Amino acid sequence: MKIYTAQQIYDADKFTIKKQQITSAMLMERAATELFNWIHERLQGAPVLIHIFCGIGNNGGDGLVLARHLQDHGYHLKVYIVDYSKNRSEDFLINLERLKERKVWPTVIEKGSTLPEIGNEDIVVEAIFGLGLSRPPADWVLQLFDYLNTSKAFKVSVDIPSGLYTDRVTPEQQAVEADFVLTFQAPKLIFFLPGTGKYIGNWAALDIGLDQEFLAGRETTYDFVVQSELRPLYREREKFTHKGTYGHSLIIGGSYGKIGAVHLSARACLHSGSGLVTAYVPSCGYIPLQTAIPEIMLLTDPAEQQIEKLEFELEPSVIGMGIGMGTSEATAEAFSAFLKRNKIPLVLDADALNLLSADKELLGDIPPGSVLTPHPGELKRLIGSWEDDFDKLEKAHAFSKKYDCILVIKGSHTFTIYGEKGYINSTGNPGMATGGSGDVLTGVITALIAQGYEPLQATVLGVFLHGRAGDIAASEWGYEALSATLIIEKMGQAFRSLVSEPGKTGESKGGK
Ligand SMILES: NC(=O)C1=CN([C@@H]2O[C@H](COP(=O)(O)OP(=O)(O)OC[C@H]3O[C@@H](n4cnc5c(N)ncnc54)[C@H](O)[C@@H]3O)[C@@H](O)[C@H]2O)[C@@H](O)CC1
Ligand SMILES: [K+]
Repeated sequence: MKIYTAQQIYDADKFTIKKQQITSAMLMERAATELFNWIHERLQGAPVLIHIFCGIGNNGGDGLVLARHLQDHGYHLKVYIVDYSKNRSEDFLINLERLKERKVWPTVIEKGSTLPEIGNEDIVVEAIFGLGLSRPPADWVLQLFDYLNTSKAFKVSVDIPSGLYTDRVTPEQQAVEADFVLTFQAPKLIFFLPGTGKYIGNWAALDIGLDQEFLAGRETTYDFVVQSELRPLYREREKFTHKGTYGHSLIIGGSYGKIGAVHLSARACLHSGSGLVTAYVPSCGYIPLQTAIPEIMLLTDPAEQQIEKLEFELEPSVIGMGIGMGTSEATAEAFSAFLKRNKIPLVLDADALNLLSADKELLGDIPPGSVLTPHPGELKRLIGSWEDDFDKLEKAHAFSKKYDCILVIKGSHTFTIYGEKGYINSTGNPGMATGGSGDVLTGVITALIAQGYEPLQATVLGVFLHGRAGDIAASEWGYEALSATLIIEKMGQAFRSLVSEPGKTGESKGGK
């Protein structure tokens, strides 16, 4: 699902209006009717009081159309015009007249107005600013946002939470905190960034019939990856194959007290389809790993407690490394010598990333197309600190280009960055914020590369499946009890769900 900029959406509006020979008021009618249908389907005529706050542009126009439909269906509503500018849009004015024809007279809210009482059980729909916000709202408008934010009523935002810029940074506390956002056509980038995602409890994208061909022809930086896009990537197993067909993964890591990390990674690799899995660990890992996972093979470093040599004859298809490895001087030396020799594709996590951050020259030795999977702390050490989410993305793209690597920015919505492009994950839940969850991801991505998926495909698919497995596990165990082992146990179901479940496309968890 492509993520469009505000300008691309405006262009699509214009193109659609021309091609379908409709007026912009008709497009607004269509968009707001979708809003109405969504709300009506859920409320089913419930006698709840709905407060509709409208701006004076087209976002406000949407609010007015919605108000008219709600009125026609007998809902109990109060409509307000937030009068922040005298430049009313044409379609706003058309729809204000249509509402007045129904004898609905909106209350005007301006600077100094007493704000309406909102009950805890009421519903607020706010259509104050949409994609058109271009400068900070006036103080009295910000106070209105604050007022709405302190209310316990359920808040629905039309298109985007008012006060948020669509394609750039929004200062703190400048926007409405929406429980639900009904957005037009496609989600917006800001829904998925930590700084602004917190304003969006949940969202749904409403298809307003913008020209599909036009939309498909737009180049976008980001894609919100949904199941229907991944299904064609998935390679089903063929009958006349053997374990050699599915690659040999080598998982390198572990140190005294952190052999469990390798266990998780290797097991996840095994359960994600790698034909063979070998682990390379310090000698202290031999007995526990052989005992815990009989399916994997082991290579051991001559050193007992940490990796100090990192030499082996094996020629695996791919190497996942860094988990639980430690960053001691001896390990760092072995790692750096290994990078100089190695030509095999790498998936680098945890201490491998920390060692790269400590000696950035080593980044020049990683094979092109390697995958790096940092959590926020590791990312900061790798790319330097950032001022805001947009700055972070810019730095991440630059880093990926400079070192020709795939960068996985782990988080509530994991971003996979490769060169100019970014892929936003749609699965996963807060229960997965638990020790070992990242080790599992390393194993999953490694396994997919071993099976012949291109590293970028393997990463995007791996991140999705890892999140899906976490979602399946959470539905059984809840967030608190979720553990890395439970995620691994659901990998099989996650793979199966790719082909057996229709998959949601237009709705997602939000940032709260
Ligand atoms: N044909 C279309 O373009 C469609 C637009 N739709 C709606 O239209 C919205 C965009 O509408 P608009 O472009 O009219 O913009 P908005 O309704 O978001 O904002 C209204 C106007 O306020 C002005 N403004 C910006 N920042 C301000 C500030 N801080 N203080 C005072 N005034 C400020 C701008 O001139 C802007 O045009 C979308 O978000 C969507 O809700 C939908 O009706 C679908 C069709
Ligand atoms: K809005």
